[in-house]
Order: sequence, then C-alpha cells, then structure tokens
Amino acid sequence: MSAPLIIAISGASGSGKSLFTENLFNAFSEKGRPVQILREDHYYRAQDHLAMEDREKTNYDHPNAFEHELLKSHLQNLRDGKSIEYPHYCFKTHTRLAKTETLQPAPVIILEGIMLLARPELLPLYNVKIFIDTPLDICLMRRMIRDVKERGRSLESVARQYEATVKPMYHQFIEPSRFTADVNVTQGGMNQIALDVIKSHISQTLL
Ligand SMILES: Nc1ncnc2c1ncn2[C@@H]1O[C@H](COP(=O)(O)OP(=O)(O)O)[C@@H](O)[C@H]1O
Ligand SMILES: Nc1ccn([C@@H]2O[C@H](COP(=O)(O)O)[C@@H](O)[C@H]2O)c(=O)n1
Repeated sequence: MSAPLIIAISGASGSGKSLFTENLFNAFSEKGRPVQILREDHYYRAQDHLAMEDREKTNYDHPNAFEHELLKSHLQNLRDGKSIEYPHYCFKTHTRLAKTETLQPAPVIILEGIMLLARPELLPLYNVKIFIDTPLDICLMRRMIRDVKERGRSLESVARQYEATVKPMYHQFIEPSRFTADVNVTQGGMNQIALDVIKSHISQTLL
C-alpha cells in the first residue's frame, strides 16, 4: 500500500472539528474508501496517579497536556503500514481508559484536535491542514451544551474553565496556528462548499 494521505483538522474547542471530520469521513466511506479517524483528545496524558481534585486543576488547553510523542509515533507507524494501539480517553474521569483499540493503516487518515497545528514537529506529517474558523462566542455556546450533556460538567465549571484556560490558551496557541493551515473553513462542520472542495482535492490526490 502506498503512503496514506494524512489530513489534520484543527480549530477551537466547539468550532465543529468533529462534525466536519464525520462529514468528510461519510463522504469517503460512501465511495468505499477505507478511512481511519484519529482524535487528538485520545492522546491526553493518563492521570491515574492524581486524585480527582488534582485532575480537575490540569490545564487541558496547553500543548503539554497531550502525549504528542505517542501520536507522532502512531502516525509514523500507520504511514509505514503498521497497526497501532489507539488509546481511549474519558472526559468524566480526566484520564485514559485501560483498553486500547487496534487500528489498521488506511489510504486516508483524518486527524482532528485543538493543538494539531500548534506543534511544529507534527506539521511535516500532514498532507492537508485545515482550520475550522468559528467565532469564539459560538464555540462557547456549543461547548456549554455539549459538556453538560456529554462530559459530566456543570455550567459553572464550564464557565470557570473557559475563563481560566480555554480562552487564554486559544489566543496563545490555537489562534496563531491557523496561519499554518492550507485551508481556513468558516461556518463550521456543515460548510458544504468547503467539504466539496476538500473532497475533490483528496479524490484527485488518491487517483
Ligand atoms: N455548523 C453547526 N451548526 C450547529 N451545530 C453545530 C455546528 N457545528 C457543530 N455543531 C454542534 O456543536 C457541538 C460541538 O461541535 P463539535 O464538532 O463536537 O466541535 P469540536 O469537535 O470542534 O469541539 C456539537 O454538538 C455539534 O453537533
Ligand atoms: N479532561 C479533559 C480534557 C480536555 N478537556 C477540554 O477538551 C477540549 C478539547 O476537546 P474538544 O473536543 O472540545 O476539541 C479542550 O478545550 C479542553 O479544555 C476537558 O475539559 N477535560
């Protein structure tokens, strides 16, 4: 198998990265192209050694919160045609789950996460870099709803975390990383024209 096409999708928390990724994934799966999705969230560091109250104090919006060395070696393995043991993460307990999942290499790999374009050492591994450019107030609104419904948070804790780390780290690391992207996508995960343009680029590259 020739080297896979690696597409990195980044942007603020709540910008629509996951939705965009799923829409792109569906477009390729329909055509029978095996696509593998990797989420940077799964590479948050394990924190089993910390008490819950200490885990709650971690800055999850700093690049060092992720084990990017592991992500990098997984990308290299997939590129070399080798399978990986993909970690799983729990947002409620703030740590990795014990189980991993064996993932096989595929012709298209879609990666999504907040810090993917902020780590210079990862950039050469990507063939296409996309930034989902959504106004922060919209991201916050979506995050509030999602984190309360799906990640076991209270409204107060979402607001506190947003002020303390999410917003300042966005300005320090994520926002400047948009300039490394090949494509900046406005209007989030449902921007059909952006999806079509990217799909057509990928289809041509895979011919
Ligand atoms: N364009 C959109 N319009 C309406 N809701 C959206 C849109 N994009 C994303 N959402 C919703 O907002 C929430 C956060 O989006 P998600 O894709 O998970 O963001 P991210 O992965 O960037 O954190 C999800 O519930 C998602 O369904
Ligand atoms: N234990 C954790 C780990 C991460 N977060 C927040 O998740 C955000 C990134 O994930 P998205 O799916 O929203 O892109 C990031 O902004 C972290 O603050 C968390 O709250 N708890």
